[in-house]
Amino acid sequence: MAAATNGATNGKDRSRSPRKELKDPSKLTEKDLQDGFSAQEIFNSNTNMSGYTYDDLICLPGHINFGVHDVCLSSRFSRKIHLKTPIVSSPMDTVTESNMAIAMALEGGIGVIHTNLSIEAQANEVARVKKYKAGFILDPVCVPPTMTLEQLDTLKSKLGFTGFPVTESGHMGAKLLGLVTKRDTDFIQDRQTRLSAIMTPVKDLVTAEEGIELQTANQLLQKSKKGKLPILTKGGLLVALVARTDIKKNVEFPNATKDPNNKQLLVAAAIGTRQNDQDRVKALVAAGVDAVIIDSSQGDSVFQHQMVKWIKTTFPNVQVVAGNVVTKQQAKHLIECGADALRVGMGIGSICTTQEVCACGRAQASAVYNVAKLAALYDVPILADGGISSPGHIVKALSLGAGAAMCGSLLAGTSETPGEYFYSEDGKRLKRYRGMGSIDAMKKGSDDRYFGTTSAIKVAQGVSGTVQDKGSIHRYIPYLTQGLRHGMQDIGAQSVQQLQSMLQAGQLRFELRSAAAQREGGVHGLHSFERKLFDS
Ligand SMILES: NC(=O)C1=CN([C@@H]2O[C@H](COP(=O)(O)OP(=O)(O)OC[C@H]3O[C@@H](n4cnc5c(N)ncnc54)[C@H](O)[C@@H]3O)[C@@H](O)[C@H]2O)C=CC1
Ligand SMILES: O=c1[nH]c(=O)c2[nH+]cn([C@@H]3O[C@H](COP(=O)(O)O)[C@@H](O)[C@H]3O)c2[nH]1
Ligand SMILES: [K+]
Repeated sequence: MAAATNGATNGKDRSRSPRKELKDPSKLTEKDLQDGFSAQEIFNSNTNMSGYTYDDLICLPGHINFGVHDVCLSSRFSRKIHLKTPIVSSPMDTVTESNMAIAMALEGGIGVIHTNLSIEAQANEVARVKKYKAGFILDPVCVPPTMTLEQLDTLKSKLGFTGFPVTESGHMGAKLLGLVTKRDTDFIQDRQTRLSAIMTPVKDLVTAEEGIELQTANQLLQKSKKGKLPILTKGGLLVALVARTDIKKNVEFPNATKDPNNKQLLVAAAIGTRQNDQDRVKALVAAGVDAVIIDSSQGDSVFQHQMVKWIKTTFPNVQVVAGNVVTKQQAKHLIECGADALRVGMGIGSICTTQEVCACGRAQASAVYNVAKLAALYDVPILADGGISSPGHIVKALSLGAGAAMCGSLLAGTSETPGEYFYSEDGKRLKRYRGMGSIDAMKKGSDDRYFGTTSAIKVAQGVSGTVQDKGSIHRYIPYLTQGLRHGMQDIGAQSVQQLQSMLQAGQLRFELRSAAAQREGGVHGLHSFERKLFDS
């Protein structure tokens, strides 16, 4: 009754506060139109006591005035190393050895050779990347003249290719005696015949001398109609092979991460902080390594401080990536020791159990934003390491200030990673992927970094698992970078540099996502679906 009286007396609803007058839309300012929050507001709010992950956040779209192909992904890995693709493969023994590092560098990223290898073997992996020349097979499988056809048959079925150089010792780098191909071997009945009896001898082969350009080598192959062109030193030692079947594959890699002076691919390698790691650094530098990454879950230790200073004094031209860190304090200490980049992430990787076992770490979006902000004051780039499972996570890492994203699980399962494929019971093609702090990895090589050989208990900080086949890096990285370009276009940033200027100016806008918002952002409400990542 009272309400009716109210309404009847003056015709106004007094239960509501008077409405604000709507602004004239032509008078709306930039600020009126700003939705969401800046990264500063989200991560440095006084009331917020939580750390955020990539999935807690969403980037709000901006204005697009350029095409997706106009997005420039160039960024920095370290003070002096620039990448055209801001993706780095993790130093893990199921992710990066030379094949992976070569493929990553060709695609414009960089690979970090893991340190679960002897010093000699790790330096050798680095040397393989530095010696790589597109189109030249630098370590062809060779056979000795004493091998029987039966033995060759076994080798052929294992490796899947059919032509082999025959060298005096059966190894690469020795005197070339001839070639055996399908044509030499197919119709011989007696499989005990030795290769020396049936090979095409070197005098009947077309060969070329060391130093030949790929284009000339390809022309020679085409003219001679031969399948293989051995490249020899003046003394007749085999140094490389060019295969006819590869001619079609010798595509250009316009984004390749190369030394502009000698055109060699760039490569990084991981080390620890033990005394013998100084010998490791010396061997890696002798092999031509461009950057050394100090591999530790907690980088702010006296051991690492000493190591950074020692490397920067002894080898000032080698880039040093220190870490891992997740706080500004840790970052400041390492930058002041001379670090050229920082690796950010603790316990957030797909295979990591550090946060559970050691109670230490930080949610990754908070770690990346805060460390990147501090490091930017010193002009030091950071690598957002771990926890990346989609191109969208890379967009977020860069949006929070990272120079590049370091990925383990995302790249595991590609054909360039170490290890063989195998099939699960339900027919899925898989490869192994494991943490470097898992019992398996520690058993393989990193025992001494933990407790020395005298320790009775090894505490695992990682697990060992499997991932599905993802095909070749040469198809997978273009998928990731195209996803990245679409994300940056949606945000309205045409380059990584612009994205990060927008971040610093508070123009990049974010919102936190509730649990329901995260569900809504994923696939939902379907009976079943199939996720196909790309079509090409
Ligand atoms: N990013 C992450 O969240 C994590 C990564 N990992 C990975 O696992 C592997 C091993 O990492 P960490 O266990 O942190 O290796 P680490 O070598 O830094 O540490 C192992 C143990 O050795 C000690 N230590 C190192 N140098 C020493 C020296 N000179 N003298 C005496 N003690 C010394 C350390 O204090 C620590 O107790 C790395 O590949 C790392 O990337 C492991 C856990 C977490
Ligand atoms: O807690 C950990 N225990 C481990 O055993 C381990 N192994 C690797 N890493 C770190 O995880 C990163 C790769 O993570 P993603 O698979 O998520 O890309 C890597 O780049 C590392 O930083 C470990 N962390
Ligand atoms: K984890």
